[in-house]
Amino acid sequence: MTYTVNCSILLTELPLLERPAAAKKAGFDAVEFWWPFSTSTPSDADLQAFESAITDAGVQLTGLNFNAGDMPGGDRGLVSWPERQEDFRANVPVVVGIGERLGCKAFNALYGNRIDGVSPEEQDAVAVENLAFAADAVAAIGGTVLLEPVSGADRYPLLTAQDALNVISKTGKSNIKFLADFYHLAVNGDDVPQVIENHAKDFGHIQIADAPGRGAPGSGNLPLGEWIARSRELGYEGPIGLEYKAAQDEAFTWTIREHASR
Ligand SMILES: O=C(O)C(=O)CO
Repeated sequence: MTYTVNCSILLTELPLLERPAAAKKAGFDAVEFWWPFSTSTPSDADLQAFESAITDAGVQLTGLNFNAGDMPGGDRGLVSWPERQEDFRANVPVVVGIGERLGCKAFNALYGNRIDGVSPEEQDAVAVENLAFAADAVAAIGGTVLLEPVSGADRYPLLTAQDALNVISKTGKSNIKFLADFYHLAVNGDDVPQVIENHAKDFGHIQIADAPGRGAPGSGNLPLGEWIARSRELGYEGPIGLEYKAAQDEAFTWTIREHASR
C-alpha cells in the first residue's frame, strides 16, 4: 500500500464508522485515525464498533493517534500535560489493545500545548516520561511511537523536525520516531528538502497535505511528489498518510505524477 487515508480529517461528510468503507470504495486499502473517542478509555462496545468498521471494510489500520484531548477545542495532545498524565497513561494500554487486534504498529503521540502556570521544563520532563512509558508499552506488539511538529496551534512547542528529534533523543527509546508531516513542516518554515536529506531513512511516518490551505495534493504549491520520491530513494518504505481537508467528491481526484498508483 502506498497511501493511507486519514479518516479523521477526510470523508468528514460521513459518520466516522462509515469512513473506512468509503476509503475502500475510493480505491484505498489502508486508513489512519486521530483518537476517535471522547474519552481515553471507551467502552468495549465502542471499541468493537470502531474495530469492526475497519475490519468489515477490508482495510488495514496503519496508524492511530493516542488521545490528544479536545482537538476541536484546541488541545493538541496530553503527553506534556502534567495534570493529564494519568489520563494519558490510562489511554496507552487501550491503544495497544487496538493495535494488537488490528495489526497496527504506528501510534502518534501529540506533544501537547504549553500551559499557563506550568514551566516548560516541567512539561518537557513529563513528556519524556510519558513518551518512554508509551514506547515501552507499544514495544510489546512491535510498535512505534510517532512524534510530530504541528502548525496552526500557537502554543504547541514542536515546530520543526529538530524540535521533535531533540525530544526523541532525550527519551533514549529506539521505537520513538519522527513523523514527517510535510505540510506542518513547510507551514512552520522548516527546510523540508534538507529534513528529507538528513532523516528520511529514519522517518517513522510521512503525512501530506498541500500548502497553503491544507488541501489535497496539487491544491497548493508544495512539491509533494518530489519530496515523496526523494524520501523513498533515501530509504523511507512506509505508507504516505493523506491528512488534508477536501470535500469527499474532490478528495481523491488528484494524482501525483511519481505515485499515481494507490
Ligand atoms: O492536529 C493536527 O493538525 C494533526 O496533524 C494531528 O495529527
